[in-house]
Amino acid sequence: MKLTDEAMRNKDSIGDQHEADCGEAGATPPIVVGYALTPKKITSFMQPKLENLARSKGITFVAIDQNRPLSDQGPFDVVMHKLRGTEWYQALEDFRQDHPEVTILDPPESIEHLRNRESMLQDVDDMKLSDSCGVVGVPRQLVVTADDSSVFDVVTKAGLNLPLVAKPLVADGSQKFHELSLAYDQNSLCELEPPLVLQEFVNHGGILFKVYVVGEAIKVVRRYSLPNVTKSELSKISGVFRFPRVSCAAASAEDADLDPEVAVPEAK
Ligand SMILES: Nc1ncnc2c1ncn2[C@@H]1O[C@H](COP(=O)(O)OP(=O)(O)OP(=O)(O)O)[C@@H](O)[C@H]1O
Ligand SMILES: O=P(O)(O)O[C@H]1[C@H](O)[C@@H](O)[C@H](OP(=O)(O)O)[C@@H](OP(=O)(O)O)[C@H]1O
Repeated sequence: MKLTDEAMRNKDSIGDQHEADCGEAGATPPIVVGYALTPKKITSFMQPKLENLARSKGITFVAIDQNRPLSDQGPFDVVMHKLRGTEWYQALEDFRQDHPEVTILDPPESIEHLRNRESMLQDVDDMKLSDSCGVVGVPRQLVVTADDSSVFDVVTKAGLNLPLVAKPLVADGSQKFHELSLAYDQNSLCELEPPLVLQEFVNHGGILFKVYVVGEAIKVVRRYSLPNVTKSELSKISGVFRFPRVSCAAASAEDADLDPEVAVPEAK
Protein backbone atom coordinates (compact mmCIF):
# COMPACT_ATOMS: atom_id res chain seq x y z
CA MET A 1 0.00 0.00 0.00
CA LYS A 2 1.51 3.34 -0.98
CA LEU A 3 0.81 6.83 0.32
CA THR A 4 1.85 9.37 -2.29
CA ASP A 5 4.15 12.19 -1.23
CA GLU A 6 1.42 14.71 -1.91
CA ALA A 7 -1.20 12.88 0.14
CA MET A 8 1.26 12.49 3.02
CA ARG A 9 2.18 16.16 2.95
CA ASN A 10 -1.49 17.08 2.98
CA LYS A 11 -2.19 14.65 5.78
CA ASP A 12 0.81 15.83 7.83
CA SER A 13 -0.12 19.45 7.52
CA ILE A 14 -3.77 18.71 8.22
CA GLY A 15 -2.79 16.59 11.25
CA ASP A 16 -0.50 19.30 12.62
CA GLN A 17 -3.14 21.91 11.95
CA HIS A 18 -5.70 19.77 13.76
CA GLU A 19 -3.51 19.59 16.88
CA ALA A 20 -2.93 23.36 16.74
CA ASP A 21 -6.62 24.08 16.18
CA CYS A 22 -7.75 21.77 18.95
CA GLY A 23 -5.40 23.53 21.31
CA GLU A 24 -6.77 26.96 20.42
CA ALA A 25 -10.36 26.77 19.36
CA GLY A 26 -11.66 23.30 20.21
CA ALA A 27 -12.36 20.44 17.84
CA THR A 28 -12.02 20.65 14.06
CA PRO A 29 -13.74 18.05 11.88
CA PRO A 30 -11.67 14.86 11.62
CA ILE A 31 -10.20 13.66 8.34
CA VAL A 32 -12.32 10.68 7.43
CA VAL A 33 -10.50 7.73 5.85
CA GLY A 34 -12.82 5.10 4.43
CA TYR A 35 -11.12 1.74 4.19
CA ALA A 36 -11.96 -1.26 2.01
CA LEU A 37 -9.77 -4.19 2.95
CA THR A 38 -9.94 -7.96 3.18
CA PRO A 39 -10.90 -9.43 6.58
CA LYS A 40 -7.26 -10.63 6.95
CA LYS A 41 -5.96 -7.13 6.35
CA ILE A 42 -8.43 -5.57 8.74
CA THR A 43 -7.20 -7.92 11.46
CA SER A 44 -3.53 -7.17 10.85
CA PHE A 45 -3.81 -3.47 10.06
CA MET A 46 -6.74 -1.94 11.94
CA GLN A 47 -5.16 -2.30 15.35
CA PRO A 48 -6.29 -0.11 18.27
CA LYS A 49 -2.77 1.37 18.39
CA LEU A 50 -3.12 2.65 14.83
CA GLU A 51 -6.66 3.90 15.36
CA ASN A 52 -5.68 5.73 18.56
CA LEU A 53 -2.64 7.34 16.96
CA ALA A 54 -4.73 8.38 13.97
CA ARG A 55 -7.41 9.82 16.24
CA SER A 56 -4.79 11.89 18.07
CA LYS A 57 -3.84 13.34 14.68
CA GLY A 58 -7.45 14.06 13.79
CA ILE A 59 -7.92 11.09 11.49
CA THR A 60 -10.87 8.72 11.78
CA PHE A 61 -11.12 5.36 10.02
CA VAL A 62 -14.49 4.20 8.77
CA ALA A 63 -15.12 0.73 7.29
CA ILE A 64 -16.55 0.79 3.76
CA ASP A 65 -19.45 -1.57 3.11
CA GLN A 66 -18.56 -3.14 -0.23
CA ASN A 67 -22.18 -4.14 -0.81
CA ARG A 68 -23.39 -0.55 -0.88
CA PRO A 69 -22.59 2.22 -3.39
CA LEU A 70 -19.59 4.25 -2.28
CA SER A 71 -21.40 7.53 -2.89
CA ASP A 72 -24.04 6.56 -0.33
CA GLN A 73 -21.32 6.27 2.31
CA GLY A 74 -19.00 8.81 3.82
CA PRO A 75 -18.36 11.64 3.24
CA PHE A 76 -14.73 10.60 2.96
CA ASP A 77 -11.59 12.66 2.59
CA VAL A 78 -9.59 9.59 1.64
CA VAL A 79 -10.55 6.15 0.37
CA MET A 80 -7.89 3.59 1.25
CA HIS A 81 -8.22 0.15 -0.28
CA LYS A 82 -6.47 -3.13 -0.98
CA LEU A 83 -9.00 -5.09 -2.98
CA ARG A 84 -9.02 -6.37 -6.54
CA GLY A 85 -11.64 -7.10 -9.12
CA THR A 86 -13.34 -5.42 -12.05
CA GLU A 87 -16.45 -4.59 -10.06
CA TRP A 88 -14.52 -2.88 -7.26
CA TYR A 89 -12.31 -0.98 -9.71
CA GLN A 90 -15.41 0.24 -11.54
CA ALA A 91 -17.01 1.33 -8.26
CA LEU A 92 -13.84 3.28 -7.41
CA GLU A 93 -13.71 4.86 -10.84
CA ASP A 94 -17.37 5.94 -10.66
CA PHE A 95 -16.76 7.38 -7.21
CA ARG A 96 -13.67 9.22 -8.42
CA GLN A 97 -15.64 10.82 -11.26
CA ASP A 98 -18.30 12.01 -8.81
CA HIS A 99 -15.85 13.02 -6.06
CA PRO A 100 -12.59 14.28 -7.56
CA GLU A 101 -11.85 15.99 -4.23
CA VAL A 102 -11.40 12.62 -2.49
CA THR A 103 -7.89 11.10 -2.42
CA ILE A 104 -7.90 7.47 -3.53
CA LEU A 105 -5.01 5.45 -2.04
CA ASP A 106 -4.11 4.34 -4.61
CA PRO A 107 -5.92 4.54 -7.96
CA PRO A 108 -5.89 1.03 -9.49
CA GLU A 109 -3.85 2.12 -12.51
CA SER A 110 -1.10 3.45 -10.22
CA ILE A 111 -0.62 0.14 -8.41
CA GLU A 112 -1.28 -2.31 -11.21
CA HIS A 113 2.43 -2.84 -11.85
CA LEU A 114 2.79 -4.05 -8.25
CA ARG A 115 0.32 -6.85 -8.85
CA ASN A 116 2.78 -8.83 -10.87
CA ARG A 117 6.16 -9.96 -9.66
CA GLU A 118 7.75 -9.30 -13.02
CA SER A 119 6.58 -5.70 -13.42
CA MET A 120 6.98 -4.80 -9.72
CA LEU A 121 10.75 -5.14 -10.02
CA GLN A 122 11.02 -3.31 -13.31
CA ASP A 123 11.42 0.13 -11.68
CA VAL A 124 14.33 -1.14 -9.59
CA ASP A 125 15.97 -2.61 -12.65
CA ASP A 126 15.43 0.61 -14.60
CA MET A 127 17.25 2.66 -11.96
CA LYS A 128 20.52 0.96 -12.95
CA LEU A 129 22.03 1.36 -9.50
CA SER A 130 24.71 -1.28 -9.92
CA ASP A 131 27.48 1.35 -9.95
CA SER A 132 26.41 2.95 -6.66
CA CYS A 133 28.16 2.13 -3.39
CA GLY A 134 27.10 -1.46 -2.96
CA VAL A 135 25.06 -3.34 -5.49
CA VAL A 136 21.34 -2.77 -5.94
CA GLY A 137 19.66 -4.97 -8.46
CA VAL A 138 17.16 -7.64 -9.24
CA PRO A 139 18.20 -11.30 -9.15
CA ARG A 140 18.36 -12.91 -12.59
CA GLN A 141 14.87 -14.13 -13.20
CA LEU A 142 12.40 -15.31 -15.78
CA VAL A 143 8.67 -15.78 -16.01
CA VAL A 144 7.25 -19.21 -16.79
CA THR A 145 3.68 -19.34 -18.02
CA ALA A 146 1.35 -22.30 -18.41
CA ASP A 147 1.96 -22.08 -22.17
CA ASP A 148 5.66 -22.77 -21.88
CA SER A 149 6.67 -26.27 -22.98
CA SER A 150 8.36 -27.18 -19.71
CA VAL A 151 9.95 -25.33 -16.82
CA PHE A 152 13.09 -27.37 -17.39
CA ASP A 153 13.39 -26.26 -21.04
CA VAL A 154 12.83 -22.60 -20.24
CA VAL A 155 15.40 -22.59 -17.44
CA THR A 156 17.97 -24.43 -19.53
CA LYS A 157 17.50 -22.04 -22.43
CA ALA A 158 17.88 -18.98 -20.18
CA GLY A 159 20.92 -20.49 -18.42
CA LEU A 160 19.71 -19.68 -14.89
CA ASN A 161 21.86 -21.10 -12.11
CA LEU A 162 20.50 -23.41 -9.42
CA PRO A 163 19.14 -23.25 -6.79
CA LEU A 164 16.08 -21.33 -7.99
CA VAL A 165 13.46 -19.53 -5.95
CA ALA A 166 9.98 -20.01 -7.41
CA LYS A 167 7.29 -17.43 -6.63
CA PRO A 168 3.69 -17.10 -7.80
CA LEU A 169 3.52 -14.53 -10.59
CA VAL A 170 0.39 -12.68 -9.55
CA ALA A 171 0.26 -10.75 -6.29
CA ASP A 172 -3.27 -11.12 -4.96
CA GLY A 173 -2.68 -10.83 -1.21
CA SER A 174 -3.63 -14.47 -0.64
CA GLN A 175 -1.73 -16.88 1.57
CA LYS A 176 -0.65 -18.72 -1.57
CA PHE A 177 0.96 -15.61 -3.00
CA HIS A 178 3.43 -15.53 -0.11
CA GLU A 179 4.47 -19.18 -0.57
CA LEU A 180 7.93 -19.75 -2.00
CA SER A 181 9.64 -22.87 -3.30
CA LEU A 182 13.33 -23.54 -3.53
CA ALA A 183 14.30 -25.94 -6.33
CA TYR A 184 17.73 -27.50 -5.90
CA ASP A 185 18.09 -29.55 -9.05
CA GLN A 186 16.94 -29.55 -12.65
CA ASN A 187 14.89 -32.73 -12.38
CA SER A 188 12.71 -31.24 -9.68
CA LEU A 189 11.73 -28.24 -11.84
CA CYS A 190 8.80 -30.22 -13.26
CA GLU A 191 7.21 -30.15 -9.78
CA LEU A 192 6.72 -26.38 -10.02
CA GLU A 193 3.39 -25.02 -11.16
CA PRO A 194 3.33 -22.04 -13.56
CA PRO A 195 2.53 -19.18 -13.80
CA LEU A 196 5.52 -18.24 -11.72
CA VAL A 197 8.69 -16.22 -11.49
CA LEU A 198 11.93 -18.13 -11.14
CA GLN A 199 14.81 -16.25 -9.57
CA GLU A 200 18.38 -17.27 -8.96
CA PHE A 201 18.90 -17.71 -5.24
CA VAL A 202 21.08 -14.92 -3.84
CA ASN A 203 23.13 -15.79 -0.75
CA HIS A 204 22.64 -13.00 1.80
CA GLY A 205 23.72 -14.42 5.14
CA GLY A 206 20.26 -15.45 6.32
CA ILE A 207 19.23 -11.94 7.32
CA LEU A 208 17.66 -9.20 5.27
CA PHE A 209 16.80 -5.57 5.75
CA LYS A 210 13.27 -4.57 4.93
CA VAL A 211 12.85 -0.89 4.12
CA TYR A 212 9.51 0.87 4.47
CA VAL A 213 9.10 4.31 2.92
CA VAL A 214 6.10 6.57 3.46
CA GLY A 215 6.65 10.06 2.08
CA GLU A 216 9.82 11.34 3.75
CA ALA A 217 9.75 8.73 6.54
CA ILE A 218 12.00 5.69 6.24
CA LYS A 219 11.93 2.68 8.55
CA VAL A 220 14.35 -0.24 8.33
CA VAL A 221 13.76 -3.57 10.05
CA ARG A 222 15.82 -6.75 10.15
CA ARG A 223 14.34 -10.17 9.46
CA TYR A 224 15.62 -13.73 9.46
CA SER A 225 15.56 -15.18 6.00
CA LEU A 226 16.66 -18.25 4.08
CA PRO A 227 20.21 -19.35 4.97
CA ASN A 228 23.02 -19.36 2.42
CA VAL A 229 23.27 -22.35 0.12
CA THR A 230 26.82 -23.63 -0.30
CA LYS A 231 28.18 -25.41 -3.36
CA SER A 232 28.61 -28.62 -1.39
CA GLU A 233 24.99 -28.54 -0.20
CA LEU A 234 23.88 -27.92 -3.73
CA SER A 235 25.70 -31.01 -4.95
CA LYS A 236 24.09 -33.19 -2.25
CA ILE A 237 20.51 -31.91 -2.03
CA SER A 238 17.78 -32.48 -4.57
CA GLY A 239 14.08 -31.73 -4.74
CA VAL A 240 11.77 -28.80 -4.14
CA PHE A 241 11.36 -27.31 -0.66
CA ARG A 242 8.31 -25.22 0.09
CA PHE A 243 8.20 -22.26 2.48
CA PRO A 244 4.80 -20.83 3.43
CA ARG A 245 6.19 -17.52 4.70
CA VAL A 246 9.79 -16.32 4.66
CA SER A 247 10.97 -13.21 6.55
CA CYS A 248 7.52 -12.29 7.82
CA ALA A 249 7.02 -10.00 10.83
CA ALA A 250 7.33 -12.97 13.22
CA ALA A 251 10.88 -13.54 11.91
CA SER A 252 12.24 -10.34 13.46
CA ALA A 253 16.04 -10.34 13.70
CA GLU A 254 16.50 -7.03 15.52
CA ASP A 255 18.57 -8.77 18.21
CA ALA A 256 20.66 -10.91 15.87
CA ASP A 257 24.43 -10.52 15.83
CA LEU A 258 25.43 -8.98 12.54
CA ASP A 259 28.63 -9.43 10.65
CA PRO A 260 30.57 -6.24 11.57
CA GLU A 261 31.19 -5.75 7.84
CA VAL A 262 27.49 -5.14 7.37
CA ALA A 263 26.58 -1.48 7.54
CA VAL A 264 23.40 -0.88 9.50
CA PRO A 265 21.41 1.95 7.97
CA GLU A 266 20.32 4.55 10.50
CA ALA A 267 16.59 4.65 11.10
CA LYS A 268 15.03 8.08 10.57
N1 LIG B 1 16.15 -14.55 -5.11
C1 LIG B 1 16.17 -14.75 -3.78
N2 LIG B 1 17.29 -15.19 -3.18
C2 LIG B 1 17.33 -15.40 -1.85
N3 LIG B 1 16.29 -15.21 -1.01
C3 LIG B 1 15.15 -14.76 -1.55
C4 LIG B 1 15.02 -14.50 -2.96
N4 LIG B 1 13.79 -14.07 -3.20
C5 LIG B 1 13.15 -14.04 -2.02
N5 LIG B 1 13.95 -14.46 -1.02
C6 LIG B 1 13.59 -14.56 0.39
O1 LIG B 1 12.19 -14.82 0.47
C7 LIG B 1 11.50 -13.73 1.09
C8 LIG B 1 10.16 -13.51 0.44
O2 LIG B 1 10.32 -13.21 -0.92
P1 LIG B 1 9.37 -12.18 -1.64
O3 LIG B 1 9.82 -12.00 -3.05
O4 LIG B 1 7.95 -12.59 -1.42
O5 LIG B 1 9.78 -10.89 -0.83
P2 LIG B 1 8.97 -9.72 -0.19
O6 LIG B 1 8.23 -9.04 -1.30
O7 LIG B 1 9.96 -8.96 0.61
O8 LIG B 1 7.94 -10.41 0.78
P3 LIG B 1 6.61 -9.77 1.40
O9 LIG B 1 5.58 -9.92 0.33
O10 LIG B 1 6.38 -10.63 2.58
O11 LIG B 1 6.92 -8.35 1.72
C9 LIG B 1 12.46 -12.56 0.97
O12 LIG B 1 12.22 -11.61 1.98
C10 LIG B 1 13.80 -13.25 1.12
O13 LIG B 1 14.02 -13.58 2.49
O1 LIG C 1 4.67 -7.59 7.55
P1 LIG C 1 5.55 -7.29 6.40
O2 LIG C 1 6.91 -7.91 6.51
O3 LIG C 1 5.63 -5.81 6.08
O4 LIG C 1 4.94 -8.02 5.10
C1 LIG C 1 3.73 -7.59 4.55
C2 LIG C 1 3.79 -7.92 3.05
O5 LIG C 1 4.79 -7.13 2.45
C3 LIG C 1 2.46 -7.58 2.39
O6 LIG C 1 2.55 -7.98 1.02
C4 LIG C 1 1.31 -8.32 3.07
O7 LIG C 1 0.10 -7.91 2.48
P2 LIG C 1 -0.76 -8.85 1.50
O8 LIG C 1 -0.92 -10.20 2.16
O9 LIG C 1 -2.04 -8.09 1.29
O10 LIG C 1 0.06 -8.95 0.23
C5 LIG C 1 1.24 -8.00 4.53
O11 LIG C 1 0.20 -8.80 5.05
P3 LIG C 1 -0.65 -8.37 6.36
O12 LIG C 1 -1.03 -6.93 6.16
O13 LIG C 1 -1.80 -9.29 6.36
O14 LIG C 1 0.28 -8.54 7.53
C6 LIG C 1 2.55 -8.31 5.23
O15 LIG C 1 2.75 -9.70 5.18
